[in-house]
Amino acid sequence: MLELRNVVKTYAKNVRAVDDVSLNLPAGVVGLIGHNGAGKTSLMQMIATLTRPTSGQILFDGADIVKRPDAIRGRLGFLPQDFGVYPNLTALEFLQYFAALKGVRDPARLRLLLEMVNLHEHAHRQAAGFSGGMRRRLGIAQALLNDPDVLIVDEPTAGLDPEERLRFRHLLSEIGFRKLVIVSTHIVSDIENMASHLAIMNKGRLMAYDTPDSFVRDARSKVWSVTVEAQHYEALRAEVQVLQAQRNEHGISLRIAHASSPCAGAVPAEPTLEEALMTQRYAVQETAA
Ligand SMILES: Nc1ncnc2c1ncn2[C@@H]1O[C@H](COP(=O)(O)OP(=O)(O)OP(=O)(O)O)[C@@H](O)[C@H]1O
Repeated sequence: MLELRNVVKTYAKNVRAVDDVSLNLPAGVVGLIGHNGAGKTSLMQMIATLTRPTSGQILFDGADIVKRPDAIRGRLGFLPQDFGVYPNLTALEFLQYFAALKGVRDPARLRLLLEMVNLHEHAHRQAAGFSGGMRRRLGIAQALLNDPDVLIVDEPTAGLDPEERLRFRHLLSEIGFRKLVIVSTHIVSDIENMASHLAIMNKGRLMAYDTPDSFVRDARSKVWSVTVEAQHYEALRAEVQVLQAQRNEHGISLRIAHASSPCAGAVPAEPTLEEALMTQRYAVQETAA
């Protein structure tokens, strides 16, 4: 569906924000994961045809969208990180405004979208009184107006409370049953239960691309659990990558990333996805150093 070939984005002063990224994305939810500054937003903006790659190709259903942005624009929905709603407009007026801009003329579609994002009961309320989650959901409704085949969402849950996060994830997950949804985040739990694939970025480079299950499988036998006495903790921490440390009545309970047993008493543990990615990043940093 969407193919990136050797995509590079260089800004002034030779900042290489995206460095030779090649990816083939089928339908489903793809999590784009990386620290701040990894290049996620730069990559998404190029896919959304808001900026152009310095070099490389981006193909959508075979069409080169760098040369022909219109090949994707009508089939794209984009919710940027800093999307703002107009506070004086009601939810419905807001959608009507964007529908006019996008040439969507079906009033029934607006009602359907408000229902889909669970805002239909607030259709006639001004967005000024909306919570962060409600505004994000209105943003998604806007992005879905043209029934896009590709939905791009940058940092979807920034500023949302836990319940809103859950609801928002569920919504994106459902959309991903039929479409390509690209979600950028540095919070693994945002995409943990919905991503069909994960693309890991670091310093502009694509470090890995695989299914969540594969990441977890690869990390098996690299994550250990052990409880140590408090006085041994500092020395151990200097030698190994501690993923998690929690004091309990027996000492300090640790989860450790290590290629082999890190200390006496350590037993292999089933990695969580977050731990699996931490072991991956750790390995990446080790070889890069
Ligand atoms: N318009 C710009 N001009 C110059 N440098 C930029 C510009 N936009 C981004 N950068 C730089 O490019 C690199 C990648 O930034 P980008 O915003 O794409 O990363 P990100 O992974 O989305 O991070 P964040 O989560 O903080 O938005 C960073 O070093 C950033 O400072």
